[in-house]
Amino acid sequence: MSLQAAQNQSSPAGPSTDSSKALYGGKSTRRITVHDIAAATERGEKWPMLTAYDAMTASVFDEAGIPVMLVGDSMGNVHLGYETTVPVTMDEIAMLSAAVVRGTKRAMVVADLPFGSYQEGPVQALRNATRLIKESGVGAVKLEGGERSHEQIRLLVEAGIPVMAHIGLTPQSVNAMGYRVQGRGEEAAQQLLRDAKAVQDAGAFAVVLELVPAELAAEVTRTLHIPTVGIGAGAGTDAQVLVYTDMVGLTGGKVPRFTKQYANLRQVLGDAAKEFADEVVGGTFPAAEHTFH
Ligand SMILES: Nc1nc(=O)c2c([nH]1)NC[C@@H]1CN(c3ccc(C(=O)N[C@@H](CCC(=O)O)C(=O)O)cc3)CN21
Ligand SMILES: CC(C)C(=O)C(=O)O
Ligand SMILES: [Mg+2]
Repeated sequence: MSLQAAQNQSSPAGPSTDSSKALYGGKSTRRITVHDIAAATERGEKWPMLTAYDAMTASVFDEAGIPVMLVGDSMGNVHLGYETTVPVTMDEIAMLSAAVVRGTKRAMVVADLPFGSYQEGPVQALRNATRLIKESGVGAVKLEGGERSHEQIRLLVEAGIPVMAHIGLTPQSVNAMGYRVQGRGEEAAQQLLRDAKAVQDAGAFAVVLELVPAELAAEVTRTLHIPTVGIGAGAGTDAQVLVYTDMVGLTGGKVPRFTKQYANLRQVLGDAAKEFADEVVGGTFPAAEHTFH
């Protein structure tokens, strides 16, 4: 968010209180667009984004008022059982993106372009992004990389496809960069700022900042006019995103330190499965009310 927008936010009138216009919890029943996102950010509203990978979960988040849903390639880790996001394919993203679109009425659905679907160049990026727009019905795509991806972003935007960029830790490059905090030190910080400006200049409507120091994320947010979406980037970004299975305590094993767990669905699901199993073994399920004669 620009300084101008920050000044709007702290102007005597204060931020907009018209909840029908608000991005989160707004009353509009039409689908949210990139224009709504830009307008909300200009009004100084912070907004939430969650990942979703199926129609049922997406409908829960849609009814909860989550305005933007990301069909993340983190589906590789959490839903498909891969070690990293690297093996995720276009077919997997396309299928689950279509499900999330079917499960939502109001949210803007953004699909990750998976590793290998845009690195060959802008033409490959356009072919694969077009497939997700036409076949899955998403409203935007996301791809990783700053300066290195600016040509891809530019061609997609010229073709009328809204693009969310993703810089800082870019998990598709795990084999080269690991999962370390990015942008530490003066040189790395300058590179992150160049990456942020490059994706804005290329026409991205928003940019994810993953695992960067909070002070740097806040500086990027002040510098850009497009919204920044933080994950492990502190409280100074315009929006926040989390992998939903981390947020609800469903992910097995280790989760990143930047995650906050708002529920323990792993416990709830496990307890339900055990109770069902105990009742089957004990002969108390099914009971009379579950039985036909
Ligand atoms: N379940 C899940 N949650 C995520 O947030 C997520 C995925 N999967 N898969 C794709 C990427 C990979 N992500 C990761 C993975 C590991 C760390 C991690 O281990 N971070 C260390 C900090 C390392 C440092 O200090 O430099 C940590 O302790 O959190 C962070 C982000 C974020 N994304
Ligand atoms: C964590 C977010 C930004 C993401 O790219 C994903 O879920 O794949
Ligand atoms: Mg991703």
